[in-house]
Amino acid sequence: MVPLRIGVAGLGAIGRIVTRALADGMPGLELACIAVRDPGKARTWLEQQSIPCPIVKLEAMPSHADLVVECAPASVLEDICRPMLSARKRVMVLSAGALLPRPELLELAKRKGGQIIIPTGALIGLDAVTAAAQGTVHSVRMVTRKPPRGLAGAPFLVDNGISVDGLGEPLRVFAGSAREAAAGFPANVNVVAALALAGIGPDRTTIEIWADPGVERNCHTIEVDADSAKFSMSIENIPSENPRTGRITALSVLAALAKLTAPLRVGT
Ligand SMILES: NC(=O)C1=CN([C@@H]2O[C@H](COP(=O)(O)OP(=O)(O)OC[C@H]3O[C@@H](n4cnc5c(N)ncnc54)[C@H](O)[C@@H]3O)[C@@H](O)[C@H]2O)C=CC1
Ligand SMILES: O=C([O-])CC(=O)C(=O)O
Repeated sequence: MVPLRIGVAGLGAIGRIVTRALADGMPGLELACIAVRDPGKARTWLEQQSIPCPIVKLEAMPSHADLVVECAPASVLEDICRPMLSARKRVMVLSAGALLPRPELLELAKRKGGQIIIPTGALIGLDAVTAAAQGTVHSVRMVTRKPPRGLAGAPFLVDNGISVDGLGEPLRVFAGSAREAAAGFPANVNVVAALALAGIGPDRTTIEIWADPGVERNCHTIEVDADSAKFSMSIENIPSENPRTGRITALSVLAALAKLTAPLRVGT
């Protein structure tokens, strides 16, 4: 079988784990190329890790890879997706929040025959949400609690003069729709964008965001009410080297990649 060629865009907390695992070998998959902001730094890391892999520009990825894992800042999403989708290829998107204001990327995938894949990432239960969405979902509510350092610097906090420094007790910093949350917290709540796209969309999916000095983990609770089932789910994510990103996110990417070529697929 010809291996599926995988490119990695962004060599940060998620990208390095994914690159290491691909280089170690995943059945049916091959590490094909990497695109980064700082090629010198990436080259040093690849040499330290003894990983032979070409570093290419974002726009050159379609000629090297069949699928690119986007694990870069939200601001770069379009530069990664556009060339791949125009070439009828696939992109696994981690910066899911940046997809909400860019429906034209979904349109491009549809028109060209490419595909955008959003892994469950730092979340839980998107299998149940997508299944319920085949019927009627009445409501999807989410509550996120993060250590204040996992929210610091978010545009919504800066724009509204909300400080999360030295908090003595939990502070609800946001309540609103998934669409508003993704715009105000582009690097902090991609999870709610993924949830919205799995279920009832970014305007009907709601979220509260709490800066909580009493938690060490990124905690997400989801409540879904549908005509097929009512369910609630919680996950407590141990932060990675990037305090905004749970460690499980990179593992979710590996699981989603493995599913692409596996002889057995479990879950929706
Ligand atoms: N969907 C989900 O469940 C989750 C999504 N995320 C999102 O995934 C993305 C990656 O997260 P992390 O790895 O933690 O971020 P990170 O900040 O650790 O790494 C991002 C990397 O992208 C690189 N980069 C910047 N500009 C670039 C460019 N033009 N081309 C290629 N690379 C570039 C940066 O230098 C950095 O190394 C972020 O947007 C984050 O918000 C994070 C956690 C969960
Ligand atoms: O959604 C995100 O961007 C990150 C997140 O909440 C987590 O890792 O728990």
